[in-house]
Amino acid sequence: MPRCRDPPLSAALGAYVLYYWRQGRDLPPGPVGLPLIGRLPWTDPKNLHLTMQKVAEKYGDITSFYLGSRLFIVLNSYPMMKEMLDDYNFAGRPRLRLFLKLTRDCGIIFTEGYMWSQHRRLSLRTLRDFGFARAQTVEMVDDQLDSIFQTLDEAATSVTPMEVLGTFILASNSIITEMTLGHRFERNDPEFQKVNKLIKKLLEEGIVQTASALFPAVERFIVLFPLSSSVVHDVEYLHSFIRKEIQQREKVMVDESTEPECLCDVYIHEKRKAEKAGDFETFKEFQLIRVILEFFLAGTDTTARSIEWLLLYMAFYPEVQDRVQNELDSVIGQSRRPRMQDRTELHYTSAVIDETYRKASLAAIGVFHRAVEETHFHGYRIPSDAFIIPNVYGVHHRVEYWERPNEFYPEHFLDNEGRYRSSPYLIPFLIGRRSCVGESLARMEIVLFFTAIMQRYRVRPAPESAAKKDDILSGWMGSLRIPGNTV
Ligand code: HEM
Repeated sequence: MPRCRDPPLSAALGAYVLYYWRQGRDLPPGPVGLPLIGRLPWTDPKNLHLTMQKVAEKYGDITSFYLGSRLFIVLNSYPMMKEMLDDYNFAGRPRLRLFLKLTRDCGIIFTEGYMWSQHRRLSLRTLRDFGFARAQTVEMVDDQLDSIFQTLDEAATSVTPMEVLGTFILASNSIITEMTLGHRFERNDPEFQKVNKLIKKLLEEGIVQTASALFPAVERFIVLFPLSSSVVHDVEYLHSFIRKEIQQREKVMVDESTEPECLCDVYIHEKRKAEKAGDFETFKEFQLIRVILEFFLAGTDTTARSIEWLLLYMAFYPEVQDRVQNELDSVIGQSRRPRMQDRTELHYTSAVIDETYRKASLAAIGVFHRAVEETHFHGYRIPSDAFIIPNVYGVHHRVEYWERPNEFYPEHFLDNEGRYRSSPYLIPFLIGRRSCVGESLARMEIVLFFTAIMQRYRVRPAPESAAKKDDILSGWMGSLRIPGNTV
């Protein structure tokens, strides 16, 4: 019998195989990784959604693998996703130290249980009450369109191509500010600009968050890094900005007979009612600070990037843009701006918007969930500390659900008579217990901004971008899936 020449190495290898065999027992199928770093060497960090798609193609509707030393369970089919995300046991969020330090377990996005459900319900109700049903909202959108048009008019006459994403970010941010804090800031207000800059920075610089997510064993040290303290510092600045605003609203809300004008006012009412009943926790000030900040974080870049994707697809598919503009001309004309009610007649335009949600798949791998308790699902073990990932991009590109998954094909959303038809497999805002709170608001902004822009402008790629169509539309993944370059 041949003798092993390197006993310590083979012992380590044996221990590793045994460890992974024990860890991996009963888990959903998936590829094996290396100790400590898992599948990292086989993962493209800028295209995590593509890595997940490849794994799905090989291993099926529910898969699992390690990234870093964190176990990921990935849901790749619509029925699996629907079943799991409708279940409260899978409506948890990863309990990361850094997030707990920043959020103090308040707000909506990173919380669980009673506090989460209370604040989710109240903010859904408030967004509905202050949402698209009100005349003030139409006015708000119109004002932002005036500012957008000003920037686009400049871009149209400029000899050099201009970056216009910033104007959509400012527009969606202004709408969130008014809905949450009850007033507008001038676009050039230095404090408002600083807030916007910090929000952008927090969304773009995810390195600390990624490190905490992938390496639980070193999480406690990561919070001590200087980069972590800069994240903490920025977030604290945003908290204190919002705190000052809340204090102003406290003065406006004299007593319970004062009519609320924004989310902040509704919370002040609820807080006073709860305190009268002896509850000083549920609606405490920091809860409101976090809910407002999360609306800024979740509701600004997402909406602006969606409009950016729409304009990019129009620039690269001029024949689709023609059809959208012809439809807008015949249904609305040029005498007034589009309204939400027009949508029932804008069949082709609605199909283009949905096809762009699908192809762009902005939240390509959703927002991570966790199982609150270890459980079994379709015969597989789902440990409570695993990250659960709804593979939105995967569902949006499955051959079983779409006639031409890899093409930009608005006909996916049209019936034989050319009338708009929705698809259950389109899930940009996700589904289930934690689906997006701002979905109605975002949909409204996107329809109104996009149609008003199409009614007035022709969009073309800058000459140097025209040849890079594939690279630009392939995009890459940060916290959102964004275009590879700009037009
Ligand atoms: C195109 C725009 C948007 C997209 C694509 C989008 C997408 C998403 C997705 C995929 C989730 C995760 C759902 C899950 O974990 O299962 C989410 C959650 C969330 N979104 Fe949005 N979103 C958008 C706009 C907005 C806006 C405008 C707001 C606020 C006004 C908002 C507030 C939130 C909040 C608070 C959550 C957390 C819900 C929870 O944890 O219960 N989003 N969004």
